Amino acid sequence: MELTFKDVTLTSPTTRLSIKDWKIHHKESWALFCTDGTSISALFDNLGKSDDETIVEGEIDNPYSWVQVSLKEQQRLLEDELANDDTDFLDKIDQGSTVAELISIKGMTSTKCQQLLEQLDLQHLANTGFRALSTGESRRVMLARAIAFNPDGLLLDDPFAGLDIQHRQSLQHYLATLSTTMPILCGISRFEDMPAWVDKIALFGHHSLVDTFSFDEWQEHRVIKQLTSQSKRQSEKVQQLLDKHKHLSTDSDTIFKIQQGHVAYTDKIIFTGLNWQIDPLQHWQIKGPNGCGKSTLLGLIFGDHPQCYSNDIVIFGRQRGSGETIWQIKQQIGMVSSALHLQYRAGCSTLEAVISGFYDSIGLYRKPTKAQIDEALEWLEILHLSEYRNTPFRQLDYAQQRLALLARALIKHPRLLILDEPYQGLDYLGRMLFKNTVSYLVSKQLCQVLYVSHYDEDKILGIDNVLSFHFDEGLQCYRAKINTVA
Ligand SMILES: Nc1ncnc2c1ncn2[C@@H]1O[C@H](COP(=O)(O)OP(=O)(O)OP(=O)(O)O)[C@@H](O)[C@H]1O
Repeated sequence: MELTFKDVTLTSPTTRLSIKDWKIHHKESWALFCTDGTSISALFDNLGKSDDETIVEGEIDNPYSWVQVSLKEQQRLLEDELANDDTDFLDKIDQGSTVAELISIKGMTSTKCQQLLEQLDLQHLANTGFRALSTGESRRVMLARAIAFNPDGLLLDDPFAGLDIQHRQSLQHYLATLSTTMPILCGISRFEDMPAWVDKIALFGHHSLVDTFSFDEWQEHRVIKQLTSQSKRQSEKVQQLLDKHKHLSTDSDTIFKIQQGHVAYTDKIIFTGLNWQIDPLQHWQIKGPNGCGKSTLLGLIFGDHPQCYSNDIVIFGRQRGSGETIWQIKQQIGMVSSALHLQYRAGCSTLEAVISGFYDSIGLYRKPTKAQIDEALEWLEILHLSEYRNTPFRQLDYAQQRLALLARALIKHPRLLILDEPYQGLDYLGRMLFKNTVSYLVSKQLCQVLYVSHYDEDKILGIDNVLSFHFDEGLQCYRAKINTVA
């Protein structure tokens, strides 16, 4: 059996991909490396038969039944889960289908279900609702669910994004074994994630398949130089825009302070005894394994976590619960996170989504000023999204949405920029652009940055203060270690 492409062009409302000639031999596994905003989502949607909006020209001979694992599919599942939300009829918040329910596809034996839960380190979450899961936990559930469908082959779009180091390693081992039994096409955006178990590598750029390599040829990294100079040019434009509209904060209040911070749910404590503060001019990185409470802590700062009020918190110099509104807090914060991305389900245009950053709204419900529209248009131009200004935000490719959300976070020149695994779904150039932008904000002190990433290579010069969570066996929950630079 062979998957073949001959003179193929795939066109979706916001992406285009051409493949002149490509053969994937029986049980061969490939890594697909995308560079400059070229998206493989139309390819995966077509192979996985999960989209009818893509127009296909040319010949594709596809003898396999594939299942796709991608952030887009995760978004779709979340939407289905939200459509079935029964919170109004229950006396508690409906957290959605449990992990075990999502994996138990019709006809699956309970032994097979248990085996999958174990293989993907999900046993302890079997009865947790999908909407309560952390980013890394949800990604592992999506993979387990895909395997549960018993497909001929797997389409994985950036499967390592959002996983901590340990889970990335165990997933590499797991996929290495799986690749001996079925073909896997694996979208990769980082050199360090390049799996050693793939047979070949396909390089995509300029909206087409550019070249293919054996694993050894790829090791020479011949594309990296070209990519670096391209990303530098785009980053310089972003820096000019930031300079043009910059506001330097002169506020001397403590940004955030928590004393004896504690977050718990009915069946477990997440973290306890957290004493931490963010002083003016400080930038922080938050580290720790999947599920340790990083996003939860950011939720306490941003003000949308229900346990904000049971904690002793000072935010922007004011005691939480002393009459401030959540909007007063949000006004000073720019946020990019997977949770916000998933929540951004408004039916507005891309331009409106960027402008909504001025109002901290999901969608745009006020008439923007001309200056606001002009600044948003400048952002769209730099991010190569101008042609989609009137396209519904939800129709953009996932990576395009992520870049638009970065512009949304920065457009109001927040005092605090919270980045919770901000690179998820971005390709190499998108990530470099994002990273260079954050480095620039930090070096010029244009705002304070609070940053979560599982990758050492994402480290940004100038973000030297670190809060890291470690599991405390005695207390059976996480505790934080704080390291500040003098
Ligand atoms: N309502 C809830 N009930 C039970 N557990 C919950 C609930 N909401 C969140 N959790 C759990 O809290 C833990 C912390 O979640 P959080 O999203 O903060 O983790 P994280 O450190 O950001 O992880 P990741 O690296 O995967 O993004 C997770 O194990 C999650 O399953």
